[in-house]
Parts: sequence; C-alpha cells; structure tokens
Amino acid sequence: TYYRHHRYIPHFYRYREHQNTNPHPHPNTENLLPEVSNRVPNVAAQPGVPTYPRIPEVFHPAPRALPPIPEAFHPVPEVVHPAPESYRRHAEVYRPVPRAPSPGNMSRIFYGIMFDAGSTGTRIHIYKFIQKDPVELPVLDNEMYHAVKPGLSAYKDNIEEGGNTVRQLLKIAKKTIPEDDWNRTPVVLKATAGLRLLPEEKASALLKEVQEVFDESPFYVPQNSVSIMNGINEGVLAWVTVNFLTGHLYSNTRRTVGILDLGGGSTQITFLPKSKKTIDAAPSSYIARFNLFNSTYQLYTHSYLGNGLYAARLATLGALGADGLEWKIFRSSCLPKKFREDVSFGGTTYKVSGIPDGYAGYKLCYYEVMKVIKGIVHQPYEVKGSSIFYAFSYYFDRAVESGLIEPGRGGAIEVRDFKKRAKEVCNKMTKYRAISPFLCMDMTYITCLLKEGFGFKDNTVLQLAKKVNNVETSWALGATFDYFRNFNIH
Ligand SMILES: O=c1ccn([C@@H]2O[C@H](COP(=O)(O)OP(=O)(O)O)[C@@H](O)[C@H]2O)c(=O)[nH]1
Repeated sequence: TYYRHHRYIPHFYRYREHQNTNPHPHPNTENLLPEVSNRVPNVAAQPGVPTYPRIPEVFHPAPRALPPIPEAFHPVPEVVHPAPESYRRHAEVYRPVPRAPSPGNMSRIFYGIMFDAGSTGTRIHIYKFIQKDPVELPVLDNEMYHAVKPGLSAYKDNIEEGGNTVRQLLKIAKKTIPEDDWNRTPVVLKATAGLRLLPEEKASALLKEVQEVFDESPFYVPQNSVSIMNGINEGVLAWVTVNFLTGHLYSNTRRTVGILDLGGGSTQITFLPKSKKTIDAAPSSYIARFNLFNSTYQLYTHSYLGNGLYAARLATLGALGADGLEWKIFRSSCLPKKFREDVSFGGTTYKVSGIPDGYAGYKLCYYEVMKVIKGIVHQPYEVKGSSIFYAFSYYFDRAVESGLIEPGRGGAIEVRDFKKRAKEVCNKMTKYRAISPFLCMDMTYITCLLKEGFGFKDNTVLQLAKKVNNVETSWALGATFDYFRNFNIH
C-alpha cells in the first residue's frame, strides 16, 4: 500500500464554451477534428453566475456545435458507439450532503474509490480531491493504491473468498478516508478481461457477491457500481487518463498520445486519428465517439480479448480451451528445455514445459506466437507514422524485467529494442531463467504483437510508463472522473 502525493489541477473541469464558426459542416470534411479557436465567450457577466478563466482549448474537437452544458464541468467520456454501459442509462445524480464550511477554511475534500478487477489482480485506487472554493475546480491531491493477487476470476468456484478480497481492500479505504466522508464517497468496481472470459453465470455470481460487500460497506454505492466494463471503455478511459496526466487534454498543442495497454487477458490500442483515412479504413466498431468538455472525440480503439499476456501464453502453448488438462502437458520452444511447472490463469491450472529433447530459441518461438497474433487483423494506417504511444501495464513490467528500462524511471524505447532483447533472452534462456522462465515467450509475444499485430515499424518510439506525474497509468482515473458530476456544486 502506498500513497502518491500529488498535486494536479484537472483543468478540464473548468467550464468553457465553444464558439463554433461552422455549426453544420459537411459530414465528409477532410479534417474531421479541426482546431477550434478558444475565444472567450462574448457574454456579459450575470449576477450570481460565476465567470471562468480562459483556458486552453482541447484540440481536435469535432466540427459540431454542441449545446452548452449547464454544469461547470462535464468530463464524462460517454462512449456512444456501441451502446453505452447500463449504468449510464440509469444515470443518477448524487448530491453530497452539504456541510457547513469551517470558518476560515472553505476547502472541501472529496474522495473516490475505484476498484480495477483485472484478470491477474484486484486493485483499489483511492483518489483524494480538494475543492478550494465553489468556483475553483477540484485538484487531484493524491492517490492511494493497493493490489492483491490473484484476480477475482480465480475465485470463480469460491465466490465468498472472492468477495473477501474486496472486503479486505475496503478496509484500507476505511483507514484512508475520514469517517465523516464515507457516506458521500462513491465506491465502484469495474472488471475487465478476467470476468469477460468466464462463463456468464460465474461472472454474475462474482459480481453479485461484490455488490453485497459494497452494500454492507459504509460508502456511497451508486447504481450499477459493480459491472464488467466493455473493452471500448477500457481503451477510451485509459486514453483519457494518460492524456490528462500528460497535459494533452488542455494544452494548446495539436498532439495527443496514443496508448498501448497489455493486460493479462486482453490488450488495448487507442489513439486519436490525425487523418480521416484512418477512421474510414477502420471497422466501424473500432471508432468510439464520446463527449468530453463540450467536445466530441472520435478515437480509434480496440480491445483484443484473449491477447493479454497470460491468455497469450496459454494460447501459444495450445492450452486455451483444451481438454484433458489433468494429464496433458503443454510444450513450447519458447520455454527453457528443462522447465516444467503447473501454471494457473483464471482459476484453471495447466501443466506446461519446455521441449526437453527439441530446440528452443527466438525463431521457433516467434513462429509459435504468430498463431496467437493471427486474431489481430486490423493494422491502423497511422501506426506507420510518427505518433507517440504510451505503453504501460505488462509492456512496462517486461521491459523492466528484461533490463530494457529502469524500474523507477521508464523511458522511451523503439519497437526494435523489444525485438533485440527478445532474441537475446530466447537465445540465452538459462541466463534469464531465474528472472522468469516465461521471459522469452513474453518478449517474443510483445515484439510480434507490436510488429505483426498492430503493424508498428521497427523505429516507432514507445514511451514506457508505469506512472505519469506520480499517478498510475490505468483506466481507473479516467473512470473515476465519471463520478465527478456527482460532486458538482454549481
Ligand atoms: O493500476 C494498475 C492496473 C494494472 N496494472 C498492471 O497492469 C497489468 C494487469 O493487467 P490485468 O491482468 O488487470 O489485465 P486485464 O485483466 O485487463 O487483461 C499488470 O502488469 C498490473 O501490474 C498496474 O500496474 N496498475
């Protein structure tokens, strides 16, 4: 458990109004996401209506006139295609109990609890926000983070124990958040690939158990606070987090950064296309439209279920969905020849080994992992260009393990660095055996995913980051923003 002290001003909570010069552009306008000048609204100040500072425009809003939103901020990344999640349909507005400000101190403190129920672990993020006064907007003060392993899906046959992992993590929230704030602090859990990969009745039973744990907790439980998040929101919300933390959402530049997330069960690629060609060439389900600060964004995003690192290991071994798990041994030339072990993923155990009397090494391994990449059929045109991508989660972890980057620092590397290091690890398996017997397979898979899957060039630069500005690079912060309108005090 640790705190990340952090002071951050989420500028995009600030109200702004677009002066859109062309409210009815041609639908096929070449530049889909033009720059919009950020003119100060030409409206005389009204008594009782707060005025807001001029802030830099979010670049690339769609050329559409959007009705002004009466709230001071509206950072809800509503994905409108495909259908939004059910909790959005039943959106409720939570009104915090107003508390008399203490004399001389107008600060209000708010917390938000977001659980990330991933396939390899369950994590709690407790965000603390400070609102200095009713007109100024909240500041993200710090994040408290704790993770437990394995993930919820490993408790598919022991639901109660699964609920207990969440109960344990909630104890940390109780210790972190002052008691007076409990009943106005929203608690939300979103599950990703681990639960998506389970049979529906098992996943529902786990979610029901978590719902009961939440209901017995002293925190504020919004409607539909326990759900499986769809892959689109997973990609979009991580993009929002990273671009928020890197300052791209409110900067005056025309750049944003793309994101590459490699989980245990699924992998996401998300970026804001620069060219209409990219959008036209993409399958329509890969384009997500959402509203953020009065602007509509269109992102290229896709989550490949089964292409997360742990799922890919099993697929490489031919173990995913196989029968005879009690007696079959799944072999691979990506593993050290003498290696033999039982591995568990999603609550199932598999016997795996190297090929004792065969060959091992990069080339054979590359050939094996290629089978798993075949599902990634769409290579977006723009990844051939010079766009910057932030890569985190297991991209980061494996880059650290293989010595490509320093654990505390992260840094920029090229796609070819992964390839070079994969070759080295695979061709000297004994040397890297102690770090992880799977390192050759993982590094080869990452190389293959980036090159053959998404179509990145050898010289594409990836920015590896576990944290940006001291906050975890994960969809959790983006997802928490969704609940800020509940704290809207205007
Ligand atoms: O706030 C977070 C959330 C995840 N992770 C990392 O992301 C990967 C986990 O992916 P997970 O198994 O949750 O992925 P999924 O179930 O979505 O495929 C691991 O490296 C975690 O350590 C992290 O570092 N911080």
